[in-house]
Amino acid sequence: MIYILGSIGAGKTSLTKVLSEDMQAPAYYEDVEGNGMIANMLQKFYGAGVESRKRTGAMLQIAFLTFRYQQLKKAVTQENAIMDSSLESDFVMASQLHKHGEIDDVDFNVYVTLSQEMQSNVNGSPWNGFPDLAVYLKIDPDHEIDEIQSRGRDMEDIREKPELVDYYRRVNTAYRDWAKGYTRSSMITIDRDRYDFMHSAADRASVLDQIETKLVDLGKLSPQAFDALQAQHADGPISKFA
Ligand SMILES: Nc1ncnc2c1ncn2[C@@H]1O[C@H](COP(=O)(O)OP(=O)(O)OP(=O)(O)O)[C@@H](O)[C@H]1O
Repeated sequence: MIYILGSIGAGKTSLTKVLSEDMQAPAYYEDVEGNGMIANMLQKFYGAGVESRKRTGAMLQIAFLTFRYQQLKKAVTQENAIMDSSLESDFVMASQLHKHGEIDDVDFNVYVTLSQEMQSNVNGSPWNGFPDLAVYLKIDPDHEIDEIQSRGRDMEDIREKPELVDYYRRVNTAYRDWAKGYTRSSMITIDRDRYDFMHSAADRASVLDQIETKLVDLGKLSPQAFDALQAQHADGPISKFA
C-alpha cells in the first residue's frame, strides 16, 4: 500500500491519479463531491470558521474514519494500492483540531480509540495494514493557498472567509511536524514547490522515478517492471495529463 500525504491542496489526488495510471495500480480517492455524507459534513465544518469547526469537528472525523475504514479493508488486499488519504492523514487533521481546542479531550479519546480499533482490525491482513511507503507532498504555505484558491471550491474560498488562511497555515505546519516524526513505514518527500507533476511532463517523470525507485528498493516493484515504466516515461504516455 502507498499513502499519499500532504496538506490541503498539496496535490494528493492528482499524484494518486498519475501514479496509479502509470503503475496500473488500484487507487482510492477522497471523493469529496461523490460522497454525500462527507460533502455535507464538510459544508458544515467549513461553514463558520472556528465556531463551526468546534461544533462539527469531532463528527466530521468520525465520518472520515468510517469512509476510510471502508476503503482500507479493500486496499489491504491489493498489491500497491494507492490512497490519497488514510487513517494516517486523518489523524494529522484530527490531532491539529484537538491541539487547537476544536475537538475536546473526551471526543478526541473516542476518536483515537476508534481509529486504533479500525487499524488493528486490518493488521495481519496480506500487507499488514500499514503502508509500505508514505509519499509526503511538501508545499510552501503561500503556494498551497494559491492552489486551494485556484481549484475554486466555495467552501474553501479565502475571499469569502479570510480567517481560513490561519487554518490552512496551521494544517501545513501540522504536516511538517508529522513528517519529522513519522516512522510507521518508509517515506519519501516530494518538493511540490519544485515539481509540477500535473503540467510538466519532465517533472512528472522525475517524481514517478523517485517514487518507483523507492518501491524497487522496498521490493514492491521488480527491476524489470521498473525498466518497463522508465521506457514508458520516455515514450510519453503519461504526457496525457499535461
Ligand atoms: N480528516 C479530515 N479532517 C478535516 N478535513 C479534512 C480531512 N480530510 C480531508 N479534509 C478536507 O476535505 C477536503 C478534501 O478534499 P480533497 O481530497 O479533494 O483535497 P485535499 O485533501 O486538499 O487534497 P489534495 O492534496 O488532493 O488537494 C479538503 O478541504 C480537506 O481539507
